[in-house]
Amino acid sequence: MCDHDSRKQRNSKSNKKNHKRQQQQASQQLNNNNINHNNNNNHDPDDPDWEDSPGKPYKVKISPTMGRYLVATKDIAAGELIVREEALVVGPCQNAKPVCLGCLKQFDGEHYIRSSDNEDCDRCMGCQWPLCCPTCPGLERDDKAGGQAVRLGHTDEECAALSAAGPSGRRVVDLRARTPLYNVIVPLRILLLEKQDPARWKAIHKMQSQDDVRRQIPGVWQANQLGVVDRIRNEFGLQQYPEDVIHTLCGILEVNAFEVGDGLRALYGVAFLLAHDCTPNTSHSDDELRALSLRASVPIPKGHAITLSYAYTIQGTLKRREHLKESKFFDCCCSRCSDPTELGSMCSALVCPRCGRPSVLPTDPLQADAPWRCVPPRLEPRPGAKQEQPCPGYEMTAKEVKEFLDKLTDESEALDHNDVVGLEGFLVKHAARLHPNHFLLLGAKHSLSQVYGKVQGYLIHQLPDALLERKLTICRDILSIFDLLEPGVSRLRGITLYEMHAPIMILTTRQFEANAISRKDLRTRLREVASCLEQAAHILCLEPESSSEGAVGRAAQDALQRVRQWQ
Ligand SMILES: C[S@@+](CC[C@H](N)C(=O)[O-])C[C@H]1O[C@@H](n2cnc3c(N)ncnc32)[C@H](O)[C@@H]1O
Repeated sequence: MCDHDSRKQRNSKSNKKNHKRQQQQASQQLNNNNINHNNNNNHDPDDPDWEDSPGKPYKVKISPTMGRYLVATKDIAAGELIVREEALVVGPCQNAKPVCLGCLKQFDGEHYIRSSDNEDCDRCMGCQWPLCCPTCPGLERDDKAGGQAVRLGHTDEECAALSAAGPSGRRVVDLRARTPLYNVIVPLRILLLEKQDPARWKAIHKMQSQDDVRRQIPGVWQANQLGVVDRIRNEFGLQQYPEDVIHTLCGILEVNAFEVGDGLRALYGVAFLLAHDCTPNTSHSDDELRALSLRASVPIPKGHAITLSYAYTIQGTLKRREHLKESKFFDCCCSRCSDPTELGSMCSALVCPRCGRPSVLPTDPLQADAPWRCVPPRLEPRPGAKQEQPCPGYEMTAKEVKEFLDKLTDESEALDHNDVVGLEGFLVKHAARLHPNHFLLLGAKHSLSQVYGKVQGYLIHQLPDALLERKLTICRDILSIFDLLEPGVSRLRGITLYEMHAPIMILTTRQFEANAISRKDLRTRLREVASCLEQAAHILCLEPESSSEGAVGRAAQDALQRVRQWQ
């Protein structure tokens, strides 16, 4: 991470005055330098809400580069729960497919389609926005979750706002197509909170909107003007909400919202403070009511920053940094981004057309326009081995690399990720130009690790030994990279460990039945299966029970019991 404060600062109460002075200085510096932050937001370090969080394993610090962020106030163990909190607001993502405004579920199943009366779905009697059914539980005014009233659904106030200038929901005509009309729902829900629930409204207004930065990006500002501000004020007739207030809410959502559920976004009062790191030390999940649980994925020593990743793990530095700059408005300088080899994973490396080694790397990964060069690793000469020839030298411009990656990314995005032949074909086609760990190949391998054994024609017990071996090799390959880039208690690791157990188990059984392995080998292999399942269950049983990952965790536990009986 760029931030050096996180390593030096201490949290003890005796240091409080000093700490407060540091915070004030840092805050002052922020305002003076105007780095990445706007002045509309509540950054007051004297705000008592930003003091210690008694009894919590974290507290808030301020750094000149990152703004506010959380640090551990004690040693936190891997898997330990750091924060569990309900959402302040939830609703559809930008350009989402239509959802029921009550329960926020998409209209996918037949359950929602009514063909008899030429009507595609039920609609709210007032605003005419689509609903899953007239008795959707999300239409009740309060959703009592954990004893605390949380409004997640469609309230009377929302209905009144959406019908102020006539029933606006009639404009949602196709339930399967993405519609920008839904972009207004979350900003509107926040606007309504000012009267409905001032405490939540206040909590949301502590978040950064980065208006000053976003105003300079015409694509961003103009899209919000047309898609959200003008709609709320002109189409829906809600002129009482000033333009700048709505723009600020758009910014708060862009900078701080978490993607939750299926096509939804939500704001959280503590978790928004987490700084980004491309190799984070936490993982998070959300349950049916969109409550968020944040756990340490690796041990976090007292005083260290608590981080999460705002970007995809299976993505190269060039694209990750571009995404962070365009959507979160900062330049990531974390240890993965600063290292051309991405912590030794080589997941951006290209094959050199001159020497054939997969060693073409950015000369400076923190400068998007720096050239890429072939830098083969130095190998110690081995006695008797043929002398390695040095690369005659190869360089690509950043523009060439970007064009090349864009072309391959389009190709990879067009792949059907359930199509074994297509995915394997993609791996073969690009093996000559990409390192085997390249993120584009890793993405295809990640899909293959799951579809081998699951899709028609490739069901697990139908797979010949060679394809079971293939699934196993792919799982081992990707796991070794996830161990570097997303270590510890991470869903990617948990699912991959679960996927690994089946091919080992079936190959072992087949070989034992054919007398091809000894009892001793059998015991060794069963120990490996048990170890995969134990780790998978340990990771995935922390996921919400209702989630698909939680279900895999339970399946891992059941399978582990069966293996132990065998053992
Ligand atoms: C969700 S907010 C995090 C809380 C924020 N720091 C605050 O004070 O409100 C995301 C913003 O924090 C800053 N940030 C987070 N992680 C960062 C990092 N690793 N390097 C630089 N800035 C970071 C960026 O300004 C980013 O847009």
